Amino acid sequence: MSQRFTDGLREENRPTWDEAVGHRFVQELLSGDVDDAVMSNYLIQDHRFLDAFVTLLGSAIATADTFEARLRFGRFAGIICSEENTYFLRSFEALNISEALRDRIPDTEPTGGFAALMREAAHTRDYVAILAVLTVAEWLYYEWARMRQGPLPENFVHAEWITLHDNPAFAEFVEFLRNELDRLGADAAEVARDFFGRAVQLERQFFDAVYAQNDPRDAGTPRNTSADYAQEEN
Ligand SMILES: Cc1ncc(CO)c(N)n1
Repeated sequence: MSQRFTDGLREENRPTWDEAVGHRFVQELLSGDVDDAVMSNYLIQDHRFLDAFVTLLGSAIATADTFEARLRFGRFAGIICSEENTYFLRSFEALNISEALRDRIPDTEPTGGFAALMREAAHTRDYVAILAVLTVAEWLYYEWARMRQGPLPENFVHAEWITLHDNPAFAEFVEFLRNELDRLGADAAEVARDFFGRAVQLERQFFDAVYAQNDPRDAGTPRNTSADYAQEEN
C-alpha cells in the first residue's frame, strides 16, 4: 500500500510538527495548568488568526472543484463563525479581557506571518495551496487535542478549546481535508510542500510566542502618574 501524499508532507516536516504537537502550551492546556496570562496571550492572538482563517475558508469555497467540497467548507465555516467565535468572546469575558484592551495589543510576529501566509494562499486561487494551509491548521490541532489522557480540565476556557478540536465532526473534517490534498496535491507537489512547510513552522512559532510576552492584562492597568493618564487621553 502506498503512503498517502499528506503522510509524506508531514514526514518532511516531522521535527517541527512534533515540536508543535508536543509543545509546552499543549501540555499545560491538556492538564488544565495554563497560566491565565499565557492563555490570554494565546486567545487574543488566535482570535486574529481566526479572522484570516475565515478568509481562507472563503477562498476554499470559491476554488474547490466539487459541490460536495464546497458544502463541507460552508458547513465548517458556519461552526467557526458561530460556536468557535462565541467561545472566544465568552473566554475573553471570563479572563477579564475587554475589547479595548485587545485593541491595544499588537500582533505577534507569528500572528502576522500566519495572516500573510493565509492571504497569500487565498490570492493564489489555487485550491492546492489553500488546502495545504487548511490541512496543517486543522490536522495539527486534531493531533494534539486527541493526545489527552486524563479527564477534561474543569475550566471551560481550557476544556472547550480541547473539545472544539477533538470531536467526531472535527475528525471527519480533518480526514476530508487530507483526502482532498491526497487527491490533488501529487500533481502540484511543489506548491503543496511550500505552503504546508511554512504553515507547520508558523504553528510552532505561534505557540512559542505566547510565552515570550508579558501578561496582556498589564496593558490595561492604570499607570502611576497623572501625566501618563493625560498622555493616554490624547
Ligand atoms: C494558530 C492556529 N492554528 C490552527 C488552529 C485551528 O484552527 C487555530 N485555531 N490556531
